[in-house]
Amino acid sequence: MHNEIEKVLISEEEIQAKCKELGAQLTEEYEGRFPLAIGVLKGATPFMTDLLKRMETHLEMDFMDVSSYHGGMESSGEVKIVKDLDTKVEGRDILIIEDIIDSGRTLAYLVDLFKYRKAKSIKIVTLLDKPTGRSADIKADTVGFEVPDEFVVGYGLDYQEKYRNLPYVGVLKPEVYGG
Ligand SMILES: O=P(O)(O)OC[C@H]1O[C@H](OP(=O)(O)OP(=O)(O)O)[C@H](O)[C@@H]1O
Ligand code: HPA
Ligand SMILES: [Mg+2]
Repeated sequence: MHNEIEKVLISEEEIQAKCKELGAQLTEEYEGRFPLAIGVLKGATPFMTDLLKRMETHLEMDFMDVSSYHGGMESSGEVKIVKDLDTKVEGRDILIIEDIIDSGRTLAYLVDLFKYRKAKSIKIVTLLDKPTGRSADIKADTVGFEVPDEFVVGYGLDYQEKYRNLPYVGVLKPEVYGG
């Protein structure tokens, strides 16, 4: 698996240090509140678990599965709910946790949905931001790292459902795509 990676963009150590830093920041932000932390399946799960362990406030966890990539490298443009929340959003402080913002379509859809469901506040924390990919007008409140205009894998991010379990973020060798 590791021999299919061309280069490591963000190491395991850098990711863990970032989780600690962002966790401390979010601890201050949500002090005395009870936010609803929503992980966007499946990509956000490694980041969500590492980040929330560093948040020293009470919080509730829930998950939503929306998909538009269907395992490939291009967004289909159509966001579909695969699994909805179990929790009511009305009146809650929502913290959306993502692995990456690329086109921004996934988050634009979720922010609209949670506004419609009358959230009290909505914040976005993402491990990665790829500003060059953007087609929807969306910005995260908290970003871990900016990534270049390349398809990245690892630490939740997949190519054809593989590589999510890498502890770092990297770029695949071209031959893996058959290129
Ligand atoms: O900004 P966007 O262009 O919408 O892309 C970002 C989204 O795409 C990926 O999820 P995907 O839909 O592939 O599902 P997955 O998390 O299960 O891989 C990623 O995890 C983000 O949720
Ligand atoms: O660069 C990416 N890698 C993996 N999944 C993604 N979903 C949006 N952008 C990406
Ligand atoms: Mg994906």
